[in-house]
Amino acid sequence: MDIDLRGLNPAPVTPFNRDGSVDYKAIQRLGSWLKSVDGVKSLTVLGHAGEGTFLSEKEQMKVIEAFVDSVNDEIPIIAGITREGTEVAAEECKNAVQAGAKAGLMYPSHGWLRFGYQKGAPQDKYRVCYEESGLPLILFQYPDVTKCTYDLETQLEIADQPGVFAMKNGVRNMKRWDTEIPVVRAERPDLQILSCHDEYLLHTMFDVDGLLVGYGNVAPELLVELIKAGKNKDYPKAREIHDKLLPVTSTVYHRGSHMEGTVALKHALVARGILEHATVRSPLLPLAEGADLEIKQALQSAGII
Ligand SMILES: N[C@@H](CC=O)C(=O)O
Repeated sequence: MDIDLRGLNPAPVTPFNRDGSVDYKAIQRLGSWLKSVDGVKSLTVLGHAGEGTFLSEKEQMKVIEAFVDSVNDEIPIIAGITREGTEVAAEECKNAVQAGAKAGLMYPSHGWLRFGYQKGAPQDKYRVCYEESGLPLILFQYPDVTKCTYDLETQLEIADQPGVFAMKNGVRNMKRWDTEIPVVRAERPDLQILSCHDEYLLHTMFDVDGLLVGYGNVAPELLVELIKAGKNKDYPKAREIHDKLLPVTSTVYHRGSHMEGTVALKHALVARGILEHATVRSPLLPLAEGADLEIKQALQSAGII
């Protein structure tokens, strides 16, 4: 498997027209701009930032196709795979392949968030989806506070399966991060490890191959620098970039809920001149009045615009 995600992997938003339909022209602008940033290795569409579960199946496929076109199929488009049941998720993987995706980011089944999972069930879901579709898959590690976070044994077993080549880790428990990442590295040396701790990336930057983040929509240039600093084990440089980005991180990700981050990303893309407006789909709601200005000022203070 030769998909190289060792760098920045933004998870683009899905732009909408004011009437709520998908804005394919804006996808072209967003995808081609992100691809033009040196260090961007792939785009993960239909994730949380991409409001993927708010789209119909037909729209999901068209969005994948549109992002593939936007990058001239020159970097991989990765599709969020969010369906709950294994067979329907395998169908979703096949759709993604048909639409041109080169890999899938497989979400845990929604019910596991509340009830947990039976031992072996995540492994089975990854196995069947890959066997039936041939779509290479990324292990998605959810936060420790959820019941669908994967224990170390489950991570290692999923990572050992054919087709699984990378992990997007958002465990948000630094004790687990510091103790589990070295074991995963040692036991699965080929697995590409990506952080997605958008709201406090700094701690994780010295252990990863790259980032798979919604944040990549709005500050790709500085995040590429942050990845480089982390790989060089250059803490002062990484800290400097972190501090520069902090106003942006705060106005986008230190909000009442991580979901609001998606709306904030769209405002930031308006401020960067990529989107014309920040229309989202329900159940996302507009941010409070003035948020757009705060986000614009944060981007200015970071020297991004
Ligand atoms: N960065 C978030 C949202 C992305 O999917 C995460 O940690 O999962």
